[in-house]
Amino acid sequence: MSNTIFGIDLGTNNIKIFNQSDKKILNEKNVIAIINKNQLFAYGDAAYEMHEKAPGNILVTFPVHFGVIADYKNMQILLIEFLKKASKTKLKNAEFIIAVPTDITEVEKKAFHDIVKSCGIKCKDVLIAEKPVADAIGIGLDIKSATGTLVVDMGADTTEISVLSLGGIVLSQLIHLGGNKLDESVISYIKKTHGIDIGKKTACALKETIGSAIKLDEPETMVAYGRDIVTGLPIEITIDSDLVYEAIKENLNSIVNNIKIILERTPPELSADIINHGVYLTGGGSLIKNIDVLLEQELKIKVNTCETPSESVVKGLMQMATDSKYRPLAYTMKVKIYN
Ligand SMILES: Nc1ncnc2c1ncn2[C@@H]1O[C@H](COP(=O)(O)OP(=O)(O)OP(=O)(O)O)[C@@H](O)[C@H]1O
Repeated sequence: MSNTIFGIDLGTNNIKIFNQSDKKILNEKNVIAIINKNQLFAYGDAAYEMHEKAPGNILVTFPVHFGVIADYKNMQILLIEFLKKASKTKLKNAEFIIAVPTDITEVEKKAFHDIVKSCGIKCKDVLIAEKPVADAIGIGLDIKSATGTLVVDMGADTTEISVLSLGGIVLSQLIHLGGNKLDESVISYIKKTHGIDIGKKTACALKETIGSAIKLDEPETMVAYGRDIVTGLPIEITIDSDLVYEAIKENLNSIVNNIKIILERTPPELSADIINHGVYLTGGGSLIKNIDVLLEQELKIKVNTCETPSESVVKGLMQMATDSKYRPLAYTMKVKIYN
């Protein structure tokens, strides 16, 4: 038995690490700030604070793009720092289980495995788990039963739509549309309708605070700050939830249409289960208000949401690592590639 087990979910916006020994989840922005081209200046939430505010000699960057590792070197530096932060005990001999999106290449999956292996820790083992499987287990579903389950994980850069049965993935599609795209749409819409440039963090705050997937009967408002693109001067503006809704509705419709496509491709017996049990919605992006209402209207199927959707994958990883029922669902990269 190894000393410690870590579950790792390297998200585009957020990294989540579960340390089994103290049962705590570290959940921070997956961001690094590099000063003078090669020195670590800040990481995680502290680096995110500097995003869009840093001077020219500080580069603030997100090493995961669209769910895959795009900047290996900086991701490695980040992972080492986060692991040290997540663990008060020694990392030597620890066991790791890391989540990978299903609908990516084997080379991209291997990068997740290799990044842990090359962190300079003498680890006992590095196991891979398919993200939709971990997601479903983290939500509390018994995915080993012969029941079809539809899980939709709305993340920052991606939305992963998967049908599972008997512990395996029947269908899975990773679409390049998540919370970040919604933020970009809010920026473009405010520029187009008001001639005001706002930052990404402001757009994200608008989405998270007053954004809604359906039009609200009583619109909410929020004060935001930006730059008038005609005068170039800073400006205060009151934005209402109708505007945010108009900005993001096309993106949400696109997610709905992709779920419909997966449902059309789902074998009929599994469709029957999905109709009976509903769709399971997870990922931080699913916290947008009334997304369940929109999906129920459009899909005519019950929608189940969960309490801490951003952490369902990492909770599922930990259960996979420690529960003999689910442990065989994780695999080593070598077995996956050569067998
Ligand atoms: N209350 C909220 N309303 C709307 N969106 C939210 C809310 N809270 C968080 N989000 C969004 O959730 C997203 C982050 O979710 P999550 O942590 O699951 O993504 P990730 O794992 O980093 O990304 P990916 O799965 O694409 O790799 C961000 O876009 C964030 O703005």
